[in-house]
Amino acid sequence: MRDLAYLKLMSREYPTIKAASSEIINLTAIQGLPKGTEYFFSDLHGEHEAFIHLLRSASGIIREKITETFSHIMPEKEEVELANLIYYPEKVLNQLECLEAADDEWQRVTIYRLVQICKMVSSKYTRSKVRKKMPAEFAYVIDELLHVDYNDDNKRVYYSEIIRSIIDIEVGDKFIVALCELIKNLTIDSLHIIGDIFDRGPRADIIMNELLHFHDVDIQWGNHDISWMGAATGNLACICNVLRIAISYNSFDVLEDGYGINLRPLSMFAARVYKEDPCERFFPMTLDENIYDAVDPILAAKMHKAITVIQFKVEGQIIKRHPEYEMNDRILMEAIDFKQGTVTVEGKEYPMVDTFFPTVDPEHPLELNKEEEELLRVLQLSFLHNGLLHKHVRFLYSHGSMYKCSNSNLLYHGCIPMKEDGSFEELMVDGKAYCGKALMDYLDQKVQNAYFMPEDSPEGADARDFMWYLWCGAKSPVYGKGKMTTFEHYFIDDPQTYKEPMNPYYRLSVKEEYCDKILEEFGLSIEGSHIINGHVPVKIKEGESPVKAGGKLFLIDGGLSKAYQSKTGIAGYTLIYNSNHLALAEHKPFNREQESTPKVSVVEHVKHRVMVADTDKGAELAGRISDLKELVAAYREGILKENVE
Ligand SMILES: O=P(O)(O)OC[C@H]1O[C@](O)(COP(=O)(O)O)[C@@H](O)[C@@H]1O
Ligand SMILES: [Mn+2]
Repeated sequence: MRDLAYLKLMSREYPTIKAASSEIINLTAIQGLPKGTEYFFSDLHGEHEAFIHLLRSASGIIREKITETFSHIMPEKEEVELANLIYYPEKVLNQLECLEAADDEWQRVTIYRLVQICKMVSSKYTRSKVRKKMPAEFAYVIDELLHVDYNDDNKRVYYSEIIRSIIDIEVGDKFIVALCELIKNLTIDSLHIIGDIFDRGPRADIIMNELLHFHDVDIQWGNHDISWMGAATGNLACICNVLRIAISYNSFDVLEDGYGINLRPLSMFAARVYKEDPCERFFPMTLDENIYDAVDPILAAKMHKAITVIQFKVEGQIIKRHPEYEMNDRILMEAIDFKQGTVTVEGKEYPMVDTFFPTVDPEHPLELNKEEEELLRVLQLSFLHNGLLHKHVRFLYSHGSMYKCSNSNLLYHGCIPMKEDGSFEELMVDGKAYCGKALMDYLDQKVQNAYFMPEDSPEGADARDFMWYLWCGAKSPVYGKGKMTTFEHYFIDDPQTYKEPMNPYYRLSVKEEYCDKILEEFGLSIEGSHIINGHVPVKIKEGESPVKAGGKLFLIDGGLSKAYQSKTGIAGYTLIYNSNHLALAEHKPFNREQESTPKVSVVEHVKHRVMVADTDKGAELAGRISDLKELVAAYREGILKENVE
C-alpha cells in the first residue's frame, strides 16, 4: 500500500471515486494504442535551415499524409502549397496577406483541408491525448470539427457554421496556425537529438530556439555541445575553441547576431598584432555567406590565427594543471624549436609552415601576454553574462545527458570507450577508475558540476576544466579518438600527422556480440534493442551503411553538415521509429526552392505492433494506474473521504 500522505496528495487531483476511475479508464485506453512516432537526428552542426525544414516536414512524412488524405487527387502544386503552410504557417500567412490572397474563401477551404489532415494523423491516438495537444483557446472547436459526423446533414450545417464564425470573428489565421501546429505535433510524438547541434554550420542558436519550443525532445550531448557548454561555464580553452571553429567556418552570424558576442576586441587585437602577417593557413572556409556580419576574409584570417595561438596556450595550461589527463605529449607549443622553425611530435621533427608568433615568449610559450590576458578576460565575461547562451545551455542541461535508454534503445553521441580486447576502457577521474555505464553516469554528474557548482568551489573548477577534456581527451566518450590534431592541421604540412586514431569501439561495435555486451551493460535486453550513435559521418558513397552489427547499431551521422556532405554523399538521415517499423530517411541537400522527398527505407519490421503499454511511457502509466486503483480502494474503505462538491 502506498503511504497515506501520497494518496492524500493524489486525492487533490482526483477527489472522487468517479474522477479516479475515469482517469483509470483513460490511461488504460492509452495503453492499448500504438506507440507514438519517435524521430532521431544527429550532428546538426548549425545547419538551421535544413534541420528546421526536416523537423517541420517530419522528414517528408507530412507530405505523404497530405497525399494519402486526399487520395492522390490534389494537384501537386496545391499539395506543395498546403505542405508549406503546415511547415511555416506564420510566414506563409504573412506572404498571402501581403498578396491579399488569404480571403474568406481561401480560409474556409484551407481550414477544411487541414481538419481532414488532422483527422488522418490523429487517428491512432485517443481523443483525450489529441485534445491535450491542442492550444486551450481552440481545443473545444477543433475537437468538435474532428469528430463531426459527415453523414448527418444537421451536423454538416453545424460544421460549416463553426468555420464561418471563426472567419467572421477574424481569428481564421490564428485557427489555421493552431491546426498546422497540431498536425506537426501529432506527426512527431517525440524527438531525440544524438548530439552535435553546434559548430561548422551557420546558426546553431536558431536550432536551439526551435528545440526550446518543441513539445517533447531529449538531447544526448555531443563533443561540440560540450565545448559550448564548457564555454558558458567560463572555460577559456572552450571559449577559444568555439570562437576558433566559428571563425574558421566564417560563421560570424552565430556569434555576433545570434549570441551578441562582441568580437571587436579580438578583431582590433588581431589586426594590430598580425598586421604584417598574411595568415595564409587561417583563411575561413565559405560554405555560407554571413547575412548580418560579413567580415573581410583578410581580417577574419588574422582573428582566426590570434584565437588559435591563444587556444594552444590555454590548452597547454589546462594539461599542466591536470597530469591525470595524460596529455603532456599534446603541449605542442612547448615542442616548438623557435630558432629552427620546427616542431617535434611523438619523437619526430617536422618543419613548421608558419613560424610567426609575435605573442609567444619562446622561453615560456604557454604564457599569455598582457594583451591576450585582457582580451580573454573580456571574452570570458561576454560568455559568462550572455543571457541567450545561458538560456540555451540550461536547456541542454535540463533536456540532455551523456546517454539515454529510451524504449529499449540506447542513445549516445560518440562511444563507450573500449580496449582492443573488447573490455571497457577505464578512465581515472577523481582518483577512481570508471568504465562502461558507471563512467557515463559519473561523467554526467561531472558535467552538471561544471555548470551548477558554486564558482569558488574547487570541485566546480575541476569540472569546468574537465569539459575541455571531454571535448578532445583520448578517453572521452563523446570524442572517442586518441588525439585531436588541430595543431598539426595548422602548422605541419605532412598529412600523416593529421590522423586521429579511433577508439577500438568503432571497430568492435560493428559486431553484434559487442553491441550485446554494451546493451547488457546498460540493462537493456539484447533482443529487440538497438544502439543509436552519431559523431562519425557514414560514407554512403563509398558503400558504407548506417545499419551495422546485424541491425543492432545505427550510425546516423549522414552529413547534415554541409562541410561533410562531400564525404558522405548525402545530406543527413532521420531515423523514424513508429509502432510498426524502424525506417531511415535519407536526405538530399537542402534546397530552399524545391522540396525533395527523402528516400525512406524500412530497416526493421517489429514482430508485434508496439503499443504504448510496451514503452517506457507505458510502464509509467502502469504505475499511475496502480496508484489510482489504490486511491479508489482507499475511498471505498473509508481511509480517505471523497470530496464531492
Ligand atoms: O572538419 P573540421 O571542422 O576542421 O574539424 C576537424 C576536427 O573535428 C573533429 O572531427 C571533431 O568534430 P566531430 O565531433 O564533428 O567529428 C576532430 O576530430 C577533428 O580534428
Ligand atoms: Mn561529434
